[in-house]
Amino acid sequence: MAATLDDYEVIATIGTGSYGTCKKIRRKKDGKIMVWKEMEYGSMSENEKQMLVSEVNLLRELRHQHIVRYHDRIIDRNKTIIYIIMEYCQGGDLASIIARHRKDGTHVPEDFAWKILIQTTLALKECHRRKNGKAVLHRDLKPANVFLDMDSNVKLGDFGLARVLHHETSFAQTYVGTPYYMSPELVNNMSYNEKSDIWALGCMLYELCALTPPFTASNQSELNRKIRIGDFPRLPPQYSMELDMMIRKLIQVEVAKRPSIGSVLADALIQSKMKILN
Ligand SMILES: CNC(=O)c1c(C)[nH]c(/C=C2\C(=O)Nc3ccc(Cl)cc32)c1C
Repeated sequence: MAATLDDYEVIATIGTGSYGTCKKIRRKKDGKIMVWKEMEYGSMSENEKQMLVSEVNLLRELRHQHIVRYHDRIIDRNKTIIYIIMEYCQGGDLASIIARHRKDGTHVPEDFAWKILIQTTLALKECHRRKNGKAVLHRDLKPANVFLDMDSNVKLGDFGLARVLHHETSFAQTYVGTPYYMSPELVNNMSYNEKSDIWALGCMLYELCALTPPFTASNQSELNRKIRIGDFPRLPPQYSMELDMMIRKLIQVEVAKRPSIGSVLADALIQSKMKILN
């Protein structure tokens, strides 16, 4: 039987973003703690609604230890709101962790950074694995879209939906924030590809350690110029040369020289870190 809003009780609002509102909820029948993401679709065209439905259907197909588990969806046609019900990630999002370290003047431990790198790469590998000939490219990898469970394991969320909700009709209303992680190929108006997610992964790892993105500017054209050049400061001195070098491999301007997900995971140092992690 299809779930209804009455099957859940809202505990708290835990996040609001350009894509909607995230609420912590309790499933009444068994007390299970979950979240739902509320998204208003009333202003969408029929094509965008179809895109949203197909993205949600893709989400439900993805089952992986490092991807947020999709449970169900509820559509309130009177209020034109879709509720996407997913697993609760007690550790919150990386953006909040970065903000806390920035405020405290502290840094994440190096081992934590390697763990986030490895587990996010594994999540992207699953996303990119062709499902019925259709790759699910993340398109919006950033600290606010990477969540942690109670053991600080990565749970990648919110992908695919970004493309739908950034579509031109809703772009103006919902798009917020500077695209710090935009890759050189996107800056040059070329097509988004699997290695664009690798570029964003490198930028995210850099920001996790340096507590600032690799490329910052006061306007988009200056940011684009810096991204095209691809120069950025070394990680803070407490981080190893190996981690700095790994991140530089990911933030490689030339797409052909940027590693694939497979080659990142095959890297000897990554392999050794994975053995320690598991
Ligand atoms: C400060 N952040 C939080 O407290 C927080 C916590 C404890 N959980 C979340 C968010 C999610 C959460 O717990 N599960 C999720 C599944 C999908 C998406 Cl897009 C988001 C979430 C957040 C934003």
